[in-house]
Amino acid sequence: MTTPHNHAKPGDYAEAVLLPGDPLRAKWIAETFFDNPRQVNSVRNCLGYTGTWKGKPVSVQASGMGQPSLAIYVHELINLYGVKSLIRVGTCGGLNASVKVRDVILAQGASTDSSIVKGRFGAFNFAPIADFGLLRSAADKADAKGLRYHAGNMLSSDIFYHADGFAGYDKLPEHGVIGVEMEAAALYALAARFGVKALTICTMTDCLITHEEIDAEARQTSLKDMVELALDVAVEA
Ligand SMILES: O=P(O)(O)O[C@H]1O[C@H](CO)[C@@H](O)[C@H]1O
Ligand SMILES: O=c1cc[nH]c(=O)[nH]1
Repeated sequence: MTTPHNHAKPGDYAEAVLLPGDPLRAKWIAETFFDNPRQVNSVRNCLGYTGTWKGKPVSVQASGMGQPSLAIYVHELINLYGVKSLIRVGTCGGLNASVKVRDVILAQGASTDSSIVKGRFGAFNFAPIADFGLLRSAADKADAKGLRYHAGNMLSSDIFYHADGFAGYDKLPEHGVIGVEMEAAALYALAARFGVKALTICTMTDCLITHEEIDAEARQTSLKDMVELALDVAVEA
């Protein structure tokens, strides 16, 4: 069994999978954190690996950027590879000045402008939400590690470059939406449809209000904290 996007064999993925957008982040996670990592997918260079963390099996698969791309990988991971828990480990922009660069956002919910979610529910606005168990576990572990984090509403936008800049986010920041990325809502909607668990954890790398950005060195350190948190949650899921 292979697909146009994945040549892994049945059983190649662990039941818990981390999902970074960036394929090189997937490689870095496998090589830095996994014991005995082995590559299970390289189609389109959208890299996937399986190994162990603290003695327990875990995988990482790049999702690519945006909801259409993530939806392909997640659909196949769930329906063809039997994955049960999916934790996105991403970067995001900040939409609230109290969220500082390097802070972690746990996406409790994900608002979206994407037709990928909207298109399925007719007159209804479906609310894509994180699995409560994964969210609670991540918050408890973030507390224990002393990480600066915020749990709240994320925006998963199909648009990275809004023509109107910050104004393009309209009323969302004043309704408590704290960060913007491009995948969480589709992840949550697919997890709900197929009865599996999902969570999105992001590190805020650029504040759209203050224009503060993370530098390269701080990015590495901060992503390390996020990845270790996500791995600890994944192996207990
Ligand atoms: O860093 P990743 O996980 O790719 O996430 C964010 O970065 C990309 C945009 O630069 C989008 O995929 C967005 O969601
Ligand atoms: O989607 C994203 C990711 C990082 N920063 C942004 O502004 N948007």
